[in-house]
Amino acid sequence: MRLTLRRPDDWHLHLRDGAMLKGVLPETARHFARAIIMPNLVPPVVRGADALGYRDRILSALPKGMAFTPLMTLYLTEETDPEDVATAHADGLITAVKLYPAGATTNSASGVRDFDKVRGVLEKMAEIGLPLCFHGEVTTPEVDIFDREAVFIDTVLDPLRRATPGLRVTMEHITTKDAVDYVTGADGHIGATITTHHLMINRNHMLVGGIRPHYYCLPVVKRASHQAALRAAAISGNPRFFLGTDSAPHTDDNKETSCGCAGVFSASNTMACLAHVFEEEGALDKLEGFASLHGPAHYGLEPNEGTITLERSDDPVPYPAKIETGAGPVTLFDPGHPLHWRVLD
Ligand SMILES: NC(=O)N[C@@H](CC(=O)O)C(=O)O
Repeated sequence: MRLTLRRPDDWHLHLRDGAMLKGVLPETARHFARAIIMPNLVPPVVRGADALGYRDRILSALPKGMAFTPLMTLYLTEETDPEDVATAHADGLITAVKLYPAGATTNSASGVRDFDKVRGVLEKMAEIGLPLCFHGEVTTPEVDIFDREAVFIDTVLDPLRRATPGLRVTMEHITTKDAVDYVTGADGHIGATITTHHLMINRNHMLVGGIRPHYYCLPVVKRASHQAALRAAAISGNPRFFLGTDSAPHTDDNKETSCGCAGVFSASNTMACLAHVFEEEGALDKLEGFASLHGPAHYGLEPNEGTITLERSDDPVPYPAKIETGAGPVTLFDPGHPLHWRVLD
């Protein structure tokens, strides 16, 4: 069986920098035409000039003969200058601004603590139509890690959207039924990305029979009923839901340790995994919307002209357990069962 789709995009991607960037970029560029590039480097991509430099480094790391467009973002801090953001947007340099609550995830120490301090930037973004992407978890120590997304929606997201009418928002890597319900029912311009791994695993996969560090990511995978809600949203055809892999490479020594990093690397086999999920759900006809059409519509861009073709074989398709990068080996997301799909070259 073969399935041809418009070439997909990845609306949430971590490429890192240096040797890691060189190692992981081809894995994404092989299948995806564009990706929203997360700015959580050390130091973060804060100003327009930083985004320009990072974009150049990404384009120089791209192997000859591969086409790929990085869609850059700025990392919102309490010191971000609304005019710098507006200029970067007017120059066509950035596609969105990313909000990390301080301390929420990998390299988020420079994120936002006091949301009043970023009010000016958010108002400017609403005025110029520049979308805000955000990591939707509170960092309050008293709030259980499994509840942090739902609490964020009630205590931060909803008030923030009411205070800034017209702000276009993308709730990144949603993990709960609460988020699915909020995004489905909200007024105004709102979208949500869903990762490949959150469609395929729940917290039992991570914790039963031993702890699997390569399934640890943030927001952390939740119980099976939330996974089911994410699957239902992904196959619903609702254009507010689209693919953001949140492929987030860390070297194995940083994952397999007593305090391992959060992040799942899934760039290489994401399309095969998604075909598996959508086939399992009897919804292969909805895959193109999720992976290739809804994202561009949300960001006001045209879908890609090109296509990719996925092929299903009776025999399992082998995928490598890890990829080697100049920074060290990076384990590839293991869905826990054979995959029968491959992307044809
Ligand atoms: N998803 C993750 O678990 N990690 C991401 C950061 C993020 O998107 O939260 C990373 O940069 O490693």
